[in-house]
Amino acid sequence: MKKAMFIVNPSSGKELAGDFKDQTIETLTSMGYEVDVRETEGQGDATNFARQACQEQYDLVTAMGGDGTINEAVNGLAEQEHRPLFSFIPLGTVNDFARALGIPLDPQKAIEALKTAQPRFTDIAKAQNQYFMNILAVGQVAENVSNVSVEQKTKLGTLAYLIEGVKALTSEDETEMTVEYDQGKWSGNAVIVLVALTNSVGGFEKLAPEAQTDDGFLHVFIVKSAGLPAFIRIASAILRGKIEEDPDVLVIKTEKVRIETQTEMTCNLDGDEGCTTPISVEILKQHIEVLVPIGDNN
Ligand SMILES: Nc1ncnc2c1ncn2[C@@H]1O[C@H](COP(=O)(O)OP(=O)(O)OP(=O)(O)O)[C@@H](O)[C@H]1O
Repeated sequence: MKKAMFIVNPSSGKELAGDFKDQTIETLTSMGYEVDVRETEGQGDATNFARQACQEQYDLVTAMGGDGTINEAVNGLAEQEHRPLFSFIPLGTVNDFARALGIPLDPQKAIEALKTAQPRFTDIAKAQNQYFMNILAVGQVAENVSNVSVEQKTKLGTLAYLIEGVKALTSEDETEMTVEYDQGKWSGNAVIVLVALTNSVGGFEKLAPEAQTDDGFLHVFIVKSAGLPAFIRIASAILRGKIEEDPDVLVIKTEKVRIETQTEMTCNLDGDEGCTTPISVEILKQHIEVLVPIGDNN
């Protein structure tokens, strides 16, 4: 019988995990898996469970939680030789990875969709010794977003990130940075540098419309200017899916990137606090095989 490890974060997404646990177990069982349930108790548990599933030759790892839990599980899979098929039920505030892969944001529908889902290889990226699937951000905005409290996130959802983002982008808080990529090097003052793998960043699906989860590239955005007028213009370009047309935004497609800042900064990695600068990032092409609903063309 095929073996599935089902990793659940009981605290994710307004503590909804309990409601969907049994439904997921039933679904995985109906798909022919013997299901082993692991509940996380704190940071690092999802990584350890996923790593154990690789070492014990499981066939599938299913994670249920927010982007933080999904990221932790992927970190457990990333370095192992045997990487089981991966699937997840999004229960977070933002759920960027689910948006990018066309996985329903409604947990019940996401569980239902598992029955007919198909495996698809997707890229992940490595920054220092941490892995991510979605976004790495460096700059004052990124540090502020890392500091959004759990209460704010639960109460305001995506809006909490947006408020912090707007506050930082309009504060004219620039950082002196150097960004080295495959074809060149950029130095100057930037508000934020984003390294995206998917088209969905912070819940906005139009930031990197071109990015595909399996295209083998990092999509780097250097936002050079700050202040309210620039912010309004850039925000409107993002909403039109045309950020690359803004004169203050540099868009780069690369397989590797190195970001240095004049003073040490902590990056934001898939929504949570990550490593500190200088940071080297590389793409790992089609590294994880994820179950995604059929009919999705991302
Ligand atoms: N049993 C638990 N109780 C409290 N916190 C937990 C538990 N298990 C894991 N965690 C913590 O939950 C964090 C991950 O939460 P996650 O991001 O998945 O949910 P979320 O915050 O609701 O979603 P989002 O990041 O999309 O807002 C991890 O940092 C981990 O330390």
